[in-house]
Amino acid sequence: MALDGKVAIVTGAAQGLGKGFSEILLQNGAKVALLDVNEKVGNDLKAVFDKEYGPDRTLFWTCNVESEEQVKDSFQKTVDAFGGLDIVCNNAGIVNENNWEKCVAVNLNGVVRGTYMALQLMKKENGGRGGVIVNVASIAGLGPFVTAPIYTATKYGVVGFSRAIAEVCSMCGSGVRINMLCPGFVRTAILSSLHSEETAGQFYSMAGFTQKLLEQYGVTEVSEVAEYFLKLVKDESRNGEALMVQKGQACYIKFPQGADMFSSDPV
Ligand SMILES: NC(=O)c1ccc[n+]([C@@H]2O[C@H](COP(=O)([O-])OP(=O)(O)OC[C@H]3O[C@@H](n4cnc5c(N)ncnc54)[C@H](O)[C@@H]3O)[C@@H](O)[C@H]2O)c1
Ligand SMILES: CCCCC/C=C\C=C\[C@H](O)C/C=C\C/C=C\CCCC(=O)O
Repeated sequence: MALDGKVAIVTGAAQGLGKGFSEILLQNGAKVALLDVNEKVGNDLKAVFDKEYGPDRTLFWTCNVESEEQVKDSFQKTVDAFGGLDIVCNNAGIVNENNWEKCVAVNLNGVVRGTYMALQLMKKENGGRGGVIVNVASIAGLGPFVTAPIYTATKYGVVGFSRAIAEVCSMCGSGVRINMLCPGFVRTAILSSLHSEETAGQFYSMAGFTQKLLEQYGVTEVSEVAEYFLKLVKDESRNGEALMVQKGQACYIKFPQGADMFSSDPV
């Protein structure tokens, strides 16, 4: 997929991975609507992007992905302003093992909401022009992150939901591909959740264990993950795939097709 003139939406775009994904889309010629709950940081980023890429290339909408109304409004205003929609990255996410309902509301419900809203506007059956959705999961969506069980559950949810909806979209001829990005630890503000009792909750006392995991896996830079995000957007042969990115390595995950294809012990 060539990106020149394409229209993209990125949630959680104000900083961290969302900022990196937005910037690489801009560098490749797309127009990008930046959606984030943090109005100040989002507006500041738009001002920086305006200087670098021109004032007509980005929009910023204050948008909490927990809110159906705000997501609907931001997506529709983007289509009205830019004349269509081709790429959506559902990236907004948090760690909160304490307020776990909020963690589910943002990480899983927010991704489901963003995916359904995107499909309404992008699928060919509705007069859309097709395109690609990238849902941001984590390696914690592929194997358990034991000191963040709720975070793990939300990311497994993102992977399961995305695989299923990708297949049904292909069956229906929607023209929309849906893929998952599964990074390991990445150098962003979310890593500070490790050192906060407010977000690590009952697992705060195990911060030493989490820190060891982090040292074992290593920490990837946003720019490296963004390069793989771009591959996932551009490669039209990929649908329903999970691209795992860790420090210095990346691969597409081979999932068993169904429950009976996992390796197993007879009972
Ligand atoms: N950094 C990592 O180690 C890592 C690894 C794998 C996956 N991820 C995932 O990448 C995504 C981005 O995380 P990050 O590391 O860039 O974190 P970050 O904290 O740097 O950025 C997250 C952004 O999302 C925004 N946000 C939070 N809640 C929101 C909401 N309800 N609605 C809209 N925006 C909201 C924040 O304001 C912030 O701008 C998350 O889904 C995270 O789970 C991160
Ligand atoms: C409770 C404090 C959490 C602090 C860490 C913050 C954010 C991390 C986000 C990443 O999405 C998680 C990255 C890696 C998860 C580590 C281990 C999962 C093991 C998966 C496997 O089986 O390989």
